[in-house]
Amino acid sequence: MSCLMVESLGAVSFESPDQNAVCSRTLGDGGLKGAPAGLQSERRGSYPSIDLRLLNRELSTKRKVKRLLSFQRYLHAQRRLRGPGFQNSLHLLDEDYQGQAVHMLSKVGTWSFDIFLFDRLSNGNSLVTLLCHLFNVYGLIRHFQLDMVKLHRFFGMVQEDYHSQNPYHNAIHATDVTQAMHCYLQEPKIAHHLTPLDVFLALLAAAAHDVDHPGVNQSFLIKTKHHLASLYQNSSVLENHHWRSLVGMLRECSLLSHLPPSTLRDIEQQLGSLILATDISRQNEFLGRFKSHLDNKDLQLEDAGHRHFMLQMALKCADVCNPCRDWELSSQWSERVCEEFYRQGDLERKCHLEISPLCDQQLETIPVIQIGFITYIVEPLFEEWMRFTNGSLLANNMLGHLKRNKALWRQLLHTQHKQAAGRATPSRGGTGVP
Ligand SMILES: Nc1ncnc2c1ncn2[C@@H]1O[C@@H]2COP(=O)(O)O[C@H]2[C@H]1O
Repeated sequence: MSCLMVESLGAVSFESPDQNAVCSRTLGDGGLKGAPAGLQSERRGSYPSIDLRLLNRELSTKRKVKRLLSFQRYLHAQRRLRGPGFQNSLHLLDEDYQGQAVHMLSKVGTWSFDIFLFDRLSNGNSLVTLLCHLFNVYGLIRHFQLDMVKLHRFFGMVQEDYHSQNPYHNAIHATDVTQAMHCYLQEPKIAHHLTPLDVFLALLAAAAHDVDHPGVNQSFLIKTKHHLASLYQNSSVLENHHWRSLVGMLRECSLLSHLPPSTLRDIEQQLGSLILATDISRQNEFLGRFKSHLDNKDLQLEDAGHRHFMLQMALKCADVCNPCRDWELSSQWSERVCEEFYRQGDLERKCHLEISPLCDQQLETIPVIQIGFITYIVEPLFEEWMRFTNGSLLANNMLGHLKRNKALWRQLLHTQHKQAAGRATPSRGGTGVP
């Protein structure tokens, strides 16, 4: 489709100064305003200061960069400047691989969808590929009169602003959460109540809920006095940053600039409320509300407020659903998330900071972390989700995987204990003295 044709699909748009501001993506980063001149280009990246030093050194040699870059986009630019390498050689296979990725999309509503394979087949573009597909399938482009060029640019920005070097909080996680959200939107209990706006918000929030995640948690940002921590007053620091980054990207692309300002404000607020609900420290608050609605049987999905709450719960479930996937997928997520914890722990050790819970590789094993996470976070949430869906097929499937995976982690833990005990016991007859 030519650009002209694509442009003509969009509705007439108007530009207001504040929507149009390129620097709108700095919404979350006012804390750097007073920083010395050489520091200004890092204003979006939330990466810990230890890496920002590297960024500054490199940026001082790239005076021609026109737009302020996030940490992620800067790395991409670097890759392009380095010339063809292994990554680029994969483009030769684009058509073949893309064809298979498109084929996979016919099964995108199934719970066993292999997101890692999909990411490889789409050449690392799984988030953009999935979003384009879902926006089409749900008729959102037509409904909201979206400009395809702006939309594609926006999806690309979201995907690029995930840090590919994070083992867990990267664009594949965002794709995984978006795919899970798509599955939940198909739940019979929910599906026929949803408006196009609900679907639009749910997919966007899922896709961007961890955008520009630095690969360390809030407590790390607080103890290293990161500017984002002071900006958001140590409260839902990362979630606020994900939300404000998303709003910045929406404004920068002027994707929704043709909508009335009040609608736009409402969309931005609802996206915030959805993304902020993923703060895991608010788990009990949300679970308590969910339980009491279910006990009182008072959730009315015709009511917009109730639907919004249900979307918050759906996003929370999607965010932590990895232990509910088939073992082959689930165990990969477990390894990735623990690797990210351990990296933070190593960084803390190196900086002589107190090592955060779960982050000490010498103390915490993957099976122990997984059993704890399943028992205290995932099981209680998905048991309520099961109740909410009236025991749907999908909910049963997810809880089935969850129980099996927990049993497998227990088995692995048991094996590890036996091996450790074997190593600790001196061999019979040996004194251990040479
Ligand atoms: N498999 C897992 N094991 C342990 N923790 C997890 C797992 N999956 C998700 N999490 C945690 O759940 C949190 C959800 O919010 P965050 O994305 O901030 O960070 C996530 C991780 O800390």
